[in-house]
Amino acid sequence: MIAINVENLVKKYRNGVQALDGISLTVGSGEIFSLLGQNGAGKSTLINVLTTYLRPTFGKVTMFGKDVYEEATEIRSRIACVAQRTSIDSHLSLSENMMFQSKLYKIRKIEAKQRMETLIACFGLERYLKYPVSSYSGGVKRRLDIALNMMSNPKILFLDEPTVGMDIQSRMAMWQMMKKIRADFGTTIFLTTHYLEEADQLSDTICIMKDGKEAAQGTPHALRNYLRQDVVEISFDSKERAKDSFRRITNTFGLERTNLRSEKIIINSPKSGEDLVHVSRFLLEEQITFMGINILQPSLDDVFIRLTGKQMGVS
Ligand SMILES: Nc1ncnc2c1ncn2[C@@H]1O[C@H](COP(=O)(O)OP(=O)(O)OP(=O)(O)O)[C@@H](O)[C@H]1O
Repeated sequence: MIAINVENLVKKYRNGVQALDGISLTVGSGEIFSLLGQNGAGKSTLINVLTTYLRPTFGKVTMFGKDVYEEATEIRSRIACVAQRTSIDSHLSLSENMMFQSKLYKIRKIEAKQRMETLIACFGLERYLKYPVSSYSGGVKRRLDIALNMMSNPKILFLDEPTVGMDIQSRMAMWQMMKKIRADFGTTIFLTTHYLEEADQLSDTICIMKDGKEAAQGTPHALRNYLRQDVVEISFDSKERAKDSFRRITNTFGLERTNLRSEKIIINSPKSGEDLVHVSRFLLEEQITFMGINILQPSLDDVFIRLTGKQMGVS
């Protein structure tokens, strides 16, 4: 099942900056999805648009099949977002914060207590229960904030750079927590990160974002292979024609290496020269009308190097 579907999303701020430039992506239900990109790639903007804080200039977002902006209230009740600045009240203890949160979500007291106990036990937070949240380190505070946001039992949890600035131990504790959330609650996790290693360790799917759009999306394994491959790109005159041709092309060339992106079909190809000939012949024989066919050499190596380089905040 698809949890989030983003189609051709554009966000232009009033100052003229186009932070999102037609990004499309798909997040499967129950997976950990990492959005990886350097400073200014548009990650926070995308999270703000997905969580309905910002309205897009153009494009469509559905969550569990529902239009996010038409059914914003319903969607808001099914998601939670832990932004870079913690939302937890530092003067209160974790249990006070959790009970307060449950009131906001109108959860009955008895259920709230049960939920709190489950979360505390699941994440091993017993020792952080009593004292004001301000008495703990930044890394612990962030984990408490996530536990707090799990009180409403969200179907999708958005985390904006959950481990930024943390030492390796805190980061590993956070990774552990995210894996537990997925395993024990089946929550879909959508996170943004600067750290390639983090995305690699945690994610079922990674989307590498560059200049407001996706540069590549796939499993960590597929992305590593993708780096060594060319791409055969077939352009069509409409999305509909691309969609129709996609079915016929995947029957012949396999689903694993074929992607549909708007009015284009992308075939990842270890032997792009040969594939170009095969695909062209197939299109002509099947009388499929297309606008053009090219071999592209994606500069993902460059993207990865930049992602792990100094500008990115080295892990
Ligand atoms: N409220 C705003 N008004 C105008 N421009 C903005 C606003 N917020 C972000 N931008 C611009 O949009 C672009 C994308 O910013 P965004 O914060 O989404 O990127 P990011 O990938 O999250 O970066 P970082 O990793 O530094 O947080 C940048 O050029 C930024 O300056």
